[in-house]
Amino acid sequence: MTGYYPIMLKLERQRIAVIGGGSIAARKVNGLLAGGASSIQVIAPHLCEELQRLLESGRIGWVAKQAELDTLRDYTLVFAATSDVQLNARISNEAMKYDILVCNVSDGQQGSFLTPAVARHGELITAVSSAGVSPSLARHMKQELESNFLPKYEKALRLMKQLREKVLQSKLTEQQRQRLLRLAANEASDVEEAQVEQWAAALLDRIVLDEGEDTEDGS
Ligand SMILES: C[C@@]1(CC(=O)O)c2cc3[nH]c(cc4nc(cc5[nH]c(cc(n2)[C@H]1CCC(=O)O)[C@@](C)(CC(=O)O)[C@@H]5CCC(=O)O)C(CC(=O)O)=C4CCC(=O)O)c(CCC(=O)O)c3CC(=O)O
Ligand SMILES: NC(=O)C1=CN([C@@H]2O[C@H](COP(=O)(O)OP(=O)(O)OC[C@H]3O[C@@H](n4cnc5c(N)ncnc54)[C@H](O)[C@@H]3O)[C@@H](O)[C@H]2O)C=CC1
Repeated sequence: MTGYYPIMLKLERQRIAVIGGGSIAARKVNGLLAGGASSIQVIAPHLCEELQRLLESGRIGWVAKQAELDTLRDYTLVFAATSDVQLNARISNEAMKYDILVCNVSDGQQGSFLTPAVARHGELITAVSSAGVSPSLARHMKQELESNFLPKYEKALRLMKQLREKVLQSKLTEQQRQRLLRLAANEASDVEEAQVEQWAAALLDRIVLDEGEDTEDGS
């Protein structure tokens, strides 16, 4: 089985080509736009309605042509998303020759990366992957995260952000900071936003108190 390593990629400096203009290309484009892409060229002789709309709103460019392998090197990130499976394979092979990251939508194994199912809530991002085994299951899990999990942790993340800023400015040691923030992460989803100051103070007391006890123990 192929191994994969998930990363959080910044898209603003990527030159992205989505080759193919159908519904799957449109789904990839929407995901890329949500991820902050600013340079997306769709390469296809025709665009579906959704891509046409995105073109008219100026969010994507369009190269109204059949795919051409020799222009791939203009891009840093490529999606081979045509309905021609053999062409998608040729695009993937050519891109990989030049170490250009490429996703082959008709055969995940042939490209260099897969697109996970992504749910966003505020600054929180979760990506679920079945490593190509069942995209539908990845989609289902994403939907469950969206409705049951992310709303709770979006608030927790806001609290952790405030707390972490305070803690990073404090005089705690690195070890104390780590202990405090791990402890806080366990509790953050149950804390009310208005209570953040009291919570921060109590956490600090507990860290210091625990250490006192540790010292008395001699441990
Ligand atoms: C390998 C991968 C390559 C890639 O595209 O990156 C790939 C490949 C293929 N998908 C196929 C089919 C379907 N894909 C979906 C849905 C999604 N597919 C996505 C990703 C991936 N799909 C990558 C693996 C990711 C992983 O496993 O973690 C998601 C998660 C992300 C996204 O596309 O943005 C998005 C849900 C996002 C969302 O809703 O949020 C559905 C369900 C639906 O549309 O409702 C179906 C039909 C049912 C089914 O098959 O499950 C086929 C067969 C095509 C055929 O039959 O010809 C192939 C080809 C093959 O199997 O290699
Ligand atoms: N990864 C995924 O999530 C999924 C992948 N698929 C795969 O994605 C492929 C595409 O699916 P759809 O977008 O629904 O098909 P579609 O038929 O809606 O669109 C195909 C697009 O490819 C373009 N195209 C065909 N030949 C081309 C060429 N030589 N150069 C440039 N563009 C070309 C067409 O103009 C059209 O815009 C399917 O064949 C299937 O293998 C299907 C479902 C899910």
